[in-house]
Amino acid sequence: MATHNVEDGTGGLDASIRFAEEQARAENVGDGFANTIGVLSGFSTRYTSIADTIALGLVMGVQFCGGPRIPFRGGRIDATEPNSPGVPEPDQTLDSHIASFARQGFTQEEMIGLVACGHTFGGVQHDPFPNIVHEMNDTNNTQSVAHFDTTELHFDNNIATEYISGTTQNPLAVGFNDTTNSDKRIFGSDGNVTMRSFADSPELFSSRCSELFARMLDTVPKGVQLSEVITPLPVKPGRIEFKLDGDVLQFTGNVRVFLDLAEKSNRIALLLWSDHLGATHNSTLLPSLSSSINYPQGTATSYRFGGEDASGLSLDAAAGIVNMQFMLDGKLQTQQDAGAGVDFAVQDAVSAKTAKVKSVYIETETRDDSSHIGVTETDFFSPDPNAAVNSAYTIWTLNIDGVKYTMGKLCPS
Ligand code: HEM
Repeated sequence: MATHNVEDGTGGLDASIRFAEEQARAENVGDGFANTIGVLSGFSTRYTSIADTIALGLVMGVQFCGGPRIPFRGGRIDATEPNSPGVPEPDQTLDSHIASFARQGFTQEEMIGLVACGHTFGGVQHDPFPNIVHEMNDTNNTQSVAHFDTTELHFDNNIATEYISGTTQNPLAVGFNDTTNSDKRIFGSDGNVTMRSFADSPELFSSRCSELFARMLDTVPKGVQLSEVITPLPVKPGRIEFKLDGDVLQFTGNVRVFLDLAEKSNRIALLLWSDHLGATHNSTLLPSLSSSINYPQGTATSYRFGGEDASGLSLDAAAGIVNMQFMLDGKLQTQQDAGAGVDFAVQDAVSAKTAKVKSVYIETETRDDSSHIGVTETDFFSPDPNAAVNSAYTIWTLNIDGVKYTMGKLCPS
């Protein structure tokens, strides 16, 4: 956000910080950005930008640390080159900080809020800021980090209560070097009105931070169209795979159920599916093949399809599968509102329409030096005419760089 200019619409949250040239600037000193990009960029895909991943990282991080829900929109586009400099530094004057936030589209009161919300976490490290934090020689704090408040891993209004009560140890408020006490200058710039309101009300602090964080994440370059607010699907299938074993189609995958319900150990989960011949089937999803993760919003339980022996569900290969739905404790769970009856389409063929497969292609994702994803396609024509023919599937095998890939296409009945 710090690189944004409301006048000309340049800069903003576009992952330009991933470029070494930007990280090398004095305003971005330290290893924090490289560490963050290193962790988050791996979650980006060809469909989701690194910038969206950074935004989602903040949304998840704040919530996991006990903070508020932050509305998330998608659609950020990764910059192809570094942005203009503009990250505020602690030795700058109050006037230059006010001007910097105004350039990014934020008022003075919003600046106070943003700095307080950000500095409820973490602190200042000695290595990049030796003129702010002394070496601590503490085996419990090997990086010599002076924290902004006493609960540096937790989202709470202690950044404000400790500042107002005069007990704060914030290195940017009561640091030994007054030139770099930027939090002191910023927090006090409205006579402490904003900070006092935060200290008086954890609820106000939380709701204000949610709004300000959302605006920070949505500060994007001109022309980028963000989506409506995105919320997690309550039910989401994944890792769907088919393997042909003689006349049997092994169907593996899982479904992640994310509900604001208290976890029930004896929940009955059912997978329902329809085949190409119009018949419907069901199979109980075994509790022994499920695992749960607790999120701030509730529990996400993932069920794997198939048997205890890691095999998949055995389907009749000639009938295949067209779509599936899931039922929990007798209630249909679908893509949108529970019970709305929208099922999940399943493609069980390499090529759905033509009887003869002329070519297949394999897509490979590659990342460039700045972690950006590109996609290359390799075409494979004319399947081997001597390949074994199954009654339900046409099968052929490819060898690419020594790795064997087996392809299959459902024959029309
Ligand atoms: C005038 C504005 C600001 C100044 C001068 C400033 C300065 C700093 C400095 C010097 C550090 C220490 C970095 C390090 O040791 O590597 C820091 C850390 C941090 N800042 Fe700010 N900051 C400002 C605004 C913000 C804003 C708006 C946010 C977010 C909304 C934010 C979030 C953070 C966080 C989370 C850390 C902790 C990083 C960690 O512990 O790894 N800051 N800030």
